[in-house]
Amino acid sequence: MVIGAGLIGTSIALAMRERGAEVQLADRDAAALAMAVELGAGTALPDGDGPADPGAGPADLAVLAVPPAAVAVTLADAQKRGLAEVYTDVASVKALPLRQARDLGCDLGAYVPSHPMAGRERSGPAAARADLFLGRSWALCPPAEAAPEAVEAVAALARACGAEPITVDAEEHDRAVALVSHAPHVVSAAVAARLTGVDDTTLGLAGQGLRDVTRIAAGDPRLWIGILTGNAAPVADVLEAVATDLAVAASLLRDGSEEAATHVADLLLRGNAGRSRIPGKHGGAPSAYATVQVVIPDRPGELAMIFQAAGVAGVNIEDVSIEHSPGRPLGVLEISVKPEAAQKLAEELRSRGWSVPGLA
Ligand SMILES: NC(=O)C1=CN([C@@H]2O[C@H](COP(=O)(O)OP(=O)(O)OC[C@H]3O[C@@H](n4cnc5c(N)ncnc54)[C@H](O)[C@@H]3O)[C@@H](O)[C@H]2O)C=CC1
Ligand SMILES: O=C(O)C(=O)Cc1ccc(O)cc1
Repeated sequence: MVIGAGLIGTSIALAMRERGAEVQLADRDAAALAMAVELGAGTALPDGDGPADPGAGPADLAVLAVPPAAVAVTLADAQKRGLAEVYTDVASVKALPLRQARDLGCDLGAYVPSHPMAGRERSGPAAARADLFLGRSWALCPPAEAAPEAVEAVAALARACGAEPITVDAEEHDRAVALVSHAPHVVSAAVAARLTGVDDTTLGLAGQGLRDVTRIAAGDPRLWIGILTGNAAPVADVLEAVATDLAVAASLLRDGSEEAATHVADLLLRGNAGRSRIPGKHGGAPSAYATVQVVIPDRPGELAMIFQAAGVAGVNIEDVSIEHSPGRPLGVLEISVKPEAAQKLAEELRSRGWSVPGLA
């Protein structure tokens, strides 16, 4: 059962449907529920105060995919109705819902708070994808009271969605996501907020860097204010540390001396070092891929032909991005491949007429 048929709830439902599970869906927003049902995520849970289907008994597992502040009341209500054997939620903060669930007298033996570390900057069931959780981590924060079978049921859900369950204490989880997810969201929003009201000439100079730094700033402010206020102190700690670095950098740049520049360079070097610690694809060690840059005309079928050529050359594409050339019918496709495969791919593409300027 999935309560809250938005981006995350519907994505979990779709993933479980692919594994052959029966899914019942609920949402207080009738339009969201209808869309999730239409997408094949499951059937609508009948209205009412009692169990979902008195004949069939409670669901094996209920996933509460509602905003953080709504988790505990939704859990209390679902447990009162006896909707499921085991409950989890997927909120981006973990200590708050657990504390509130305890205060409301919920059955903590059957509740394992969790958090899939995957998402999108769009909300609602229309943005849902069955493959959203593939290769991602999924944090489990069982309270001391949680029954081992309940923990195993939620770990099995994570695995069935293609994710890797990781057990972590709720407070530790919240400090970690403040650093790796919540504070970055605010920093991204602060950079993007500078762009309101600027003229088109300025925006026309924007490159991929600005798009990368501001991608997550497109997220739903109503959801994010709930996440940030629900994890306020750990997020504030990180923001203060970032703000200090920024203030020091600004004052060094105003200073203008050569010595000041070396201190700014120290921050950039620390940035390189931090960035290189982010795990690579499938959560493995960060890998250094080579990038093959191909100039592509803006024509139908172009990307498909390039990908096919890579397949013919036996080269696995690890990642791709496109650098658009504003005002010109061209773009630069950046293909990340294993370093030993770069030359082979470049030769294959050149032999088929594409321009690959970078590699000899
Ligand atoms: N958006 C993201 O990238 C990620 C979000 N999360 C967490 O997942 C949860 C859901 O987020 P999204 O799916 O992104 O939001 P969403 O806005 O797409 O979906 C939330 C759904 O919950 C429904 N809802 C709200 N209160 C309800 C209630 N009391 N009873 C029943 N339905 C209710 C809303 O109508 C909406 O359809 C949040 O707790 C969020 O922190 C976790 C990982 C990633
Ligand atoms: O968009 C991205 O890259 C994300 O990392 C999304 C995300 C948002 C909120 C979460 O609690 C977890 C993941």
